[in-house]
Amino acid sequence: MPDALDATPYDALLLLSFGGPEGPDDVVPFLENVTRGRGIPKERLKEVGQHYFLFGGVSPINDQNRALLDALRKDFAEHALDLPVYWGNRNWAPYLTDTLREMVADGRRRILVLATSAYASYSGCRQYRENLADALAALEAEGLELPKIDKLRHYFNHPGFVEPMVDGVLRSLADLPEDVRDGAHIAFTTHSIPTAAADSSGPVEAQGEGGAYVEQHLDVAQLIADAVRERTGVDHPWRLVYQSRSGAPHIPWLEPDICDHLEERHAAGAPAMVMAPIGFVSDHMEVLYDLDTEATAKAEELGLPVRRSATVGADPRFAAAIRDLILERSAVERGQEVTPCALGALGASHNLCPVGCCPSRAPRPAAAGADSTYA
Ligand SMILES: CC1=C(CCC(=O)O)c2cc3nc(cc4[nH]c(cc5[nH]c(cc1n2)c(C)c5CCC(=O)O)c(CCC(=O)O)c4C)C(CCC(=O)O)=C3C
Ligand SMILES: [Fe+2]
Repeated sequence: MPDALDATPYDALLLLSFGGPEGPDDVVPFLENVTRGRGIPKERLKEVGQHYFLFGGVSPINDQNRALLDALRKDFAEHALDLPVYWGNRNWAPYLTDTLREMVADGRRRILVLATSAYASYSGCRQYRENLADALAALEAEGLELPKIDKLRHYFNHPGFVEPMVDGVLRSLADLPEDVRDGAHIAFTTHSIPTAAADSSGPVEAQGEGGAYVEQHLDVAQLIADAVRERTGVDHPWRLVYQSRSGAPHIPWLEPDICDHLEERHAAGAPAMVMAPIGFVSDHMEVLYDLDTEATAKAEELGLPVRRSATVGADPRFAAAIRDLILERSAVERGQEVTPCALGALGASHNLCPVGCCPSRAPRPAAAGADSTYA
């Protein structure tokens, strides 16, 4: 057995995710949870409901999180890291508040959170911190003693997140017909967000045109494109594009959309495309519908060969990266010097979201940051 690893002062890891429906009856209540107070047009909701019904009302995201939990527990056991792992969601069972209540009942006092979003943005970071504050408020109202909660830093540029995606792009290229393979263009995709949310993403000093959200995605795209060139000897043209736009049409969101981009690249003479969904941690509904169904149909209509590359999912390298991030953060909390592991031009992200990081339109309490209303 290896020497036991030390995650002191932490006594538990909490996987915090989006949640998704697990059957047709769940779809409407799930969408109501997601969109409560978020001003999404009714038409868009009907349409998104159809995406879920097309797959029997089941989002793959929950099973993917179960697989990630298994991978984390296996990795921790193999490396003698004695840290229990829990799971709670923003929008579907197991709900965050219920999980946190269970953790308190189990005596957990110092909780480290792993959110299934690798980048800075309101939706991917602060909104989860608001969910944590809401859950703490609920437990406080029940008279429970509150645990202290910290959130792991953004892992977009950790090698355990980037390398599985490099392999995915290489596999997609290899899967294209040989005569179009070397000429293929790569479309790195992520969730579109309102441009105002992008511009204010990340710490104050990163805010401005596109903010940390766009900057971080461009860093990852460049890393993958460089690694692919090193491994294949071919320089594939690439661009960061967007998918899954919602919201009212008059509000500007990040563009171009993947479908428009496929059309534009086809017209410009690209012989094939690889779509690499670097914005997502698993092949959930945004990937299955927006890329594998909608964008793939668009490419077929154009006669453009296209492949969609894999997200990290439960890749053992990703589980190992999370272990590495836990050990790094625990050491920091114990006052030790650490060299954080990160690829790319931006360096390791902050451990504690500073005041003003990814602000929300209507300020609300948030936990696990410098402006946390909780200890
Ligand atoms: C940045 C980002 C991520 C990536 C980071 C992260 O992973 O957190 C993400 C992930 C996800 N988004 C998901 C689903 C949905 N997102 C919606 C709506 C929205 N997403 C937004 C942003 C993001 N979303 C935004 C700005 C909105 C507009 C409304 C609002 O400001 O809140 C809606 C409402 C209908 C619609 O309009 O599409 C749904 C159903 C699922 C689950 C998929 C499954 O079930 O497998 C996942 C993983
Ligand atoms: Fe979303």
